[in-house]
Amino acid sequence: MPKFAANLTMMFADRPFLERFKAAADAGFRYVEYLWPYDYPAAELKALLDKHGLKQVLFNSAAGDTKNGEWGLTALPGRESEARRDIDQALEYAIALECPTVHIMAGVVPAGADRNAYLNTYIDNVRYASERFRPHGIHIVLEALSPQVKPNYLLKSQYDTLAAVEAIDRDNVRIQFDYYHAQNVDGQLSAMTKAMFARIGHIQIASVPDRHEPDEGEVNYPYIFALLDELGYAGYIGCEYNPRGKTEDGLGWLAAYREK
Ligand SMILES: O=C(O)C(=O)[C@@H](O)CO
Ligand SMILES: [Mg+2]
Repeated sequence: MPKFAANLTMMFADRPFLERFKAAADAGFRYVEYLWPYDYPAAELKALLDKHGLKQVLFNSAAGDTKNGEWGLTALPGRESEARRDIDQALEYAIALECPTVHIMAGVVPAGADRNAYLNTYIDNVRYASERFRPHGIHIVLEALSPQVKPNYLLKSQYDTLAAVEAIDRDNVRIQFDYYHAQNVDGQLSAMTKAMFARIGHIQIASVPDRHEPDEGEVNYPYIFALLDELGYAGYIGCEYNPRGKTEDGLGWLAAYREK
């Protein structure tokens, strides 16, 4: 049975961030994820999780100067000390939040820049993260982002992510397989799921093309969920979608999967 996590960056977004924890719990979720925790003290977030009986299952390393187009510093040559500072900060939060997995954001490769230099920087910095996270039993995931969402991101295809995970070659570094991006770029979702399954550490879902509830559009999610069950996926599935309207009104798709 899939373990669905509410993505509190996108879901319940009609209320202030700190109120979304209660909303998720009231809607029946037991797991949550969101992009970044750093605007709040970790202890305040942990208290909210505990109060509402929730487990945090994923968040991201810091993205850098997003207003100026940054989307992660980990792959940026010359920015290694900032990237490692962000990795250390992510680890502190993961320990405090008892979060099992962190997405280490790569970054954007400027037009005309040498992609290999960015990839090599990413590999070195993620290996640093892997060593720092290992004693705490915390996993790292890497995610491909489709060009319609983040043009020129270092990892575009699921095959880019697989190649990076293989090059990094650390047992606590895996793929964050987001079916929305995977369908936008690669297609053949069930074949990729099977081929990459051993390397998948976290999953996210949304409809394609509109990034809404997973009950519309070109991806047959009931089929994907059954396949993941069949393969024995034991991780979490983040509901990283923009609800069509009020989040609660769009949760009909979840009824068949509610944990008893
Ligand atoms: O955009 C996505 O997809 C994500 O999972 C974000 O956390 C990273 O951009
Ligand atoms: Mg995603």
